[in-house]
Amino acid sequence: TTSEFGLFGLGVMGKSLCRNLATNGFKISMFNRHVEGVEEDIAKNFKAQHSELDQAEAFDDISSFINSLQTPRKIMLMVNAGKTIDHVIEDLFPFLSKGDILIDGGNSNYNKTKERFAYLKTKNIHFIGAGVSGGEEGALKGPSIMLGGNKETYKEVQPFLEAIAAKDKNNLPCCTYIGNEGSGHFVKMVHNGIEYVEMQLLAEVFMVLKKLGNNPDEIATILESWKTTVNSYLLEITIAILRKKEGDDWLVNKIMDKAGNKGTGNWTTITTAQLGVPSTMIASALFARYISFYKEDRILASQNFPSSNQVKPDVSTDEILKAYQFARIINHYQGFTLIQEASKSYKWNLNLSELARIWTNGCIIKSDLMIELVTIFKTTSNILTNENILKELNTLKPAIKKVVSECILHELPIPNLSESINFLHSFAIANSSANIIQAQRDYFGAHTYQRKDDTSGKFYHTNWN
Ligand SMILES: O=C(O)[C@H](O)[C@@H](O)[C@H](O)[C@H](O)COP(=O)(O)O
Repeated sequence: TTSEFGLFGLGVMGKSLCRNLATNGFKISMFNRHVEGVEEDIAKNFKAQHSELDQAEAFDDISSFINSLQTPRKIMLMVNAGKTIDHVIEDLFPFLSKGDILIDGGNSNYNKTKERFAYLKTKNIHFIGAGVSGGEEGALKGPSIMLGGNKETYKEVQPFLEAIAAKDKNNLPCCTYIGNEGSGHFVKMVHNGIEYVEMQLLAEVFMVLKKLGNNPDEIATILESWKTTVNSYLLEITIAILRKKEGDDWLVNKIMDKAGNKGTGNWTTITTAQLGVPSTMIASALFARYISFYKEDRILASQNFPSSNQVKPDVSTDEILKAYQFARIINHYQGFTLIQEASKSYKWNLNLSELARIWTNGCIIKSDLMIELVTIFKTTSNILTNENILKELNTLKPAIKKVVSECILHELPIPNLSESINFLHSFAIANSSANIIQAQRDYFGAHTYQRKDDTSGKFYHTNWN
C-alpha cells in the first residue's frame, strides 16, 4: 500500500517526527539523501532501529520516495533553513504532480516562505510554512505546530499534524492554522524571540542568586520553590541543568559562557525594527548573546573596569522572584504586540488567544503564564490593559525597581531585567522627552515637529538660529 505522508530529511527533528507519525498509526515514507561516505543508508538504518517504524518505508532515491506516496502527496521537509530548502524543492519538483503539498517544518525566514508560497502557487504546488517547536523530545512526544499557508491545504494535512501535536489541557491539539503564507514561520520566529528573553531572564536570575552566595544546587532549590508561582518548561530544564554534577563540580561551571544563536532572534530584531515595534527585550536578549561572544575582550575589560563593589546586593530571593515575574509579563506583552502589529500590516488576522493556546504545551515557551494569556487574549489584544495583569505589575513593580537598582550598584549585568522596567517607565509616561528629539531633528535637519497645543496634527518648522 502507498504511504499517506512523506518525511524528507532525517536529522534530529525529522527522525523524531517520523517516530511520532508512525506511533500515531500513519503509514509513512521516510527519505534521507545519500552522500557517499557521509550519509549512507540513513533511512534504512533508522527504520531498523525502531519497532514503531516497521510499517514505514525508507528511501534515499527521490523518485521511488515520491512514487511511494498517495496523491495528493503530503511531504514534510525537515532540512536546514536557507538555500537548502530551495535546492530540495527544485530536486523534488520534476517528480511532483499538480495539487501536491510541501510543508517546510524548519526554522525558515518568513519572508522566504512568502516567496516560496507564491512561487509554488504558480506551479500548482501547495506550500505550507510550519513552525515546529519543542526540540527533539517535543517532536517525538508532541510538538507545538504553527501552520501558515492556504486554509484549504491546511485541511489536507490537519489529520496528521494535529494527531502528532502536543495536547492542551482540554486535550485539543497544539497545532492550528495560523494564517496565510509566511504567518506560521513568522509566529515561530517570534516564539523564539520570546524564548531568547525567557532564557536570558533565567540566566540573569542565576547570576544574582550566585552573587548572593548560592551554589548551583542551592539556586536550583530556590527555583524549585518558584514553580508554584511561575512554572515553565524553561524553568524546569534550568533546575535540571543546575543540578547536573560532573565529578565534584557542577557541569554549568564548566560550560563556556558564549551563547550561540541560529538566526531567529536576529530576524525577530530586524523585523521588529522594520515594523516599528519596540520589542526592546528581544533585541537586548539577542545582543546579550552577541556580547557573550567577546570572551577575550570581556576578560580584558574586567581587568580595566574592576568591580568596585564586593558586597552582596541587598535583595531577597522573593524580590528576585517578583522581578522575574514582572519581566516575563513585559516580555510576553512585547512579543504578542509584535505579532499583533505584523498581523495588521500583513493582513493575516491572527488569533492571539488561539496562538497562546497552542503554546501552552509542546513548545519551548510553554508556561503557566501562557495558560493565563489564552483567557486574557479572548477579551483584549493588549495585555497591559487587562485588570489582573495591571494589578500584578503594580504589585511587582517595587521589587523589580529594587533588584535592578541594586544590581546596577553592584555592577551585575541584567540587560533584560532592567529593560523590562525601563520599557514600562518609557511606556507609562504621558509626557516623555521625545520632544527634545523632535526639536533636535528640526534644528539640524528641518524635519519639522507637531505641537501639543495644535490638535490638527500640523507639522511645524522653526528657524532655531
Ligand atoms: O522552539 C524550538 O524548538 C527551538 O527554539 C528550536 O527552534 C531551536 O532549538 C532553535 O534553534 C533555537 O534557537 P537558537 O539556536 O537561535 O538559540
